[in-house]
Amino acid sequence: MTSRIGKPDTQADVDLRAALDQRPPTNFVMIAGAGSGKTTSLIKALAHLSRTRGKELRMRGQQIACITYTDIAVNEIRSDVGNDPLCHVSTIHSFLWSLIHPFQTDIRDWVLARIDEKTAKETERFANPKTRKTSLPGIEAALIRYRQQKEIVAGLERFTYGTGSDFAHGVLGHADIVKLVPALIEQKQLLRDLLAARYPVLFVDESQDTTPDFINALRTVAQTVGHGFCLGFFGDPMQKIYTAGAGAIAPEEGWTEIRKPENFRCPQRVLKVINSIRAEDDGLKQVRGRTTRVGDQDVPVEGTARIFVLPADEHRTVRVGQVRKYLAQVNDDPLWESDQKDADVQTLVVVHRMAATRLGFPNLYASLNDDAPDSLKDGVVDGTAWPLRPFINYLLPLVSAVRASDEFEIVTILRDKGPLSNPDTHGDIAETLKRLHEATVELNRLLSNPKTTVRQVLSFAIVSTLLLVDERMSRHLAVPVNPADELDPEHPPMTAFLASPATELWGYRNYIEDLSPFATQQGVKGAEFDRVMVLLDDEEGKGQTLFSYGKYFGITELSKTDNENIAEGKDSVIERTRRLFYVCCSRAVQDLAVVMFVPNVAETKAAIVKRGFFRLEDVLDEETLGS
Ligand SMILES: Nc1ncnc2c1ncn2[C@@H]1O[C@H](COP(=O)(O)OP(=O)(O)OP(=O)(O)O)[C@@H](O)[C@H]1O
Repeated sequence: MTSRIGKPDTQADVDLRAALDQRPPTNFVMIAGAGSGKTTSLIKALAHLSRTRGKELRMRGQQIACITYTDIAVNEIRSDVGNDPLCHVSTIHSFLWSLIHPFQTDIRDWVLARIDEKTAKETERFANPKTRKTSLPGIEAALIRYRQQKEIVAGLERFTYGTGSDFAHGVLGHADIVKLVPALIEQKQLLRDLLAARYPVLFVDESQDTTPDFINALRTVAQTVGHGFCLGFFGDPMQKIYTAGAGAIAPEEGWTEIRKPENFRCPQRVLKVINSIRAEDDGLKQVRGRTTRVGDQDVPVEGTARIFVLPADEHRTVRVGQVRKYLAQVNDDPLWESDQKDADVQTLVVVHRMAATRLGFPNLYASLNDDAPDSLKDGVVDGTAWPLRPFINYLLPLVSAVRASDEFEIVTILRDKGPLSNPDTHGDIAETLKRLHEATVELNRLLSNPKTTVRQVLSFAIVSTLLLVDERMSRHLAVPVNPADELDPEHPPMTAFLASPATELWGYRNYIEDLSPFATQQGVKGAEFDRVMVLLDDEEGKGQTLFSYGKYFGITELSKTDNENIAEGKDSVIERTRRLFYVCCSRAVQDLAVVMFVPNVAETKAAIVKRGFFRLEDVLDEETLGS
């Protein structure tokens, strides 16, 4: 991605600077469609503030806060502002945590109250005569766990934050942080004053997906901290992907509303598609499209936008390959067939399972995702789930070093993360090294054999002292399992995880380290790619009910709940899927290829043609691919 900071000014940039130059500065909301340069305007605003107010803010030890959604977006914004230390760019979770972590007693009180809430809920379920008898032992076990958790938590001095919550280990998950901090901001003037004193300017990117609680807490800050605090939201209601998101942010009296009518990212063909998708929602129609300099003129880029309707059978992976081959030929662009990062081909999937199947970690994914509690599920997406951490951070890098015969790296990893980091490792160091070296060779052998299970790898790593087992893991590894642990909701998923083939960990590692050309449709907000392939496959996406392309295109029947939601004017599967589709298609800088796998090709094709998003000649099927 090219740097956004040097882009020419638009009227919106001029208006925004005027709002920021007011004394006190005016709060504002910037609302505009995909690719309109909202993030670009945000970056330019940061640079403007750094130029005009940097000295004063630095002298007072203050920073400009900028909150965005993903780590990728954080890194992009940071690098676009030249890593200016004046700008505190972070995800919402780490921002909220940085604010709250000095208030450890308040955190503990909040956690204890949450455990009480859960206890009350389960006690009520237990007492309810309608509760099934078979559920009672699970409820009893949960009540015992909560009691134990409460005892432990009452004595905890420090809490940290991780992806999934684990109160008994003092870990607050993402979901806890977004509830806890807005609640405390609303309650405590001290916290509001602290926030405004530390960050007199606060920008929220992707504001449509920020929770209403946090938005309201920020409104309260703006109302109660006196003058000087400046709040700015950048968002697009049509790009709201998360059900918990606020959508459109209504400006308050005195706030400035800034709009941007252009789209600078998409070529003409793609622009027509996204304008048609949006015509069925709020009707916002963008103008301009991406241009390229030819001689002394800016010429619109034409680009391509096609949809392939293909049978949902066991040949999906082959067909995706055929689509890429076709695009390489018809667009005269061999990069469509390349998996290299700089070819910039991005495949967008609805659920990670679709990538998991193609990249070879279906069992691992299913074990820690399907029917797993949030403490496991939430961290599967980014590799932070606790059972995966020893592999991602330590064992797999160690084996990679063994495979590369990189002795220096092997010793470095053993020293930083392995047994050599333990100051208690005494004795003959040469002998220890030799023994550990032999163990790493065996570890490599195990992690190369498709018949080895995750359990076997872990057991070997522990026995050979390569890995120090933590108490949480050993409870699940134990044979036989302690009956109390069997009722732990993490136990069934952990049993399935331990039985998964260990070689699947490699495919998984590629996935989370962004070495694969897959991303989820929800995860690409804010990003852009030259070549975008959107995979629509309701069958592979089953297990989630939020999105359905079949329902969106009118080929799958709506459920009773869908019809009720629509009748009540609530956000329904149709609107949610439309917004997701809009986000995906609007990522394309050059070519867009939508690949839809369906049980009934002819019917779907007819429905898509009728919808008119794509030109007739751009609605294709397997005949085009010559299969
Ligand atoms: N004023 C401009 N002139 C030319 N190109 C621009 C301008 N503003 C932005 N762009 C380019 O348009 C593309 C989209 O910009 P940006 O990512 O800031 O948009 P956005 O509104 O945040 O997008 P989205 O909401 O879809 O994530 C980028 O490639 C950016 O470099």
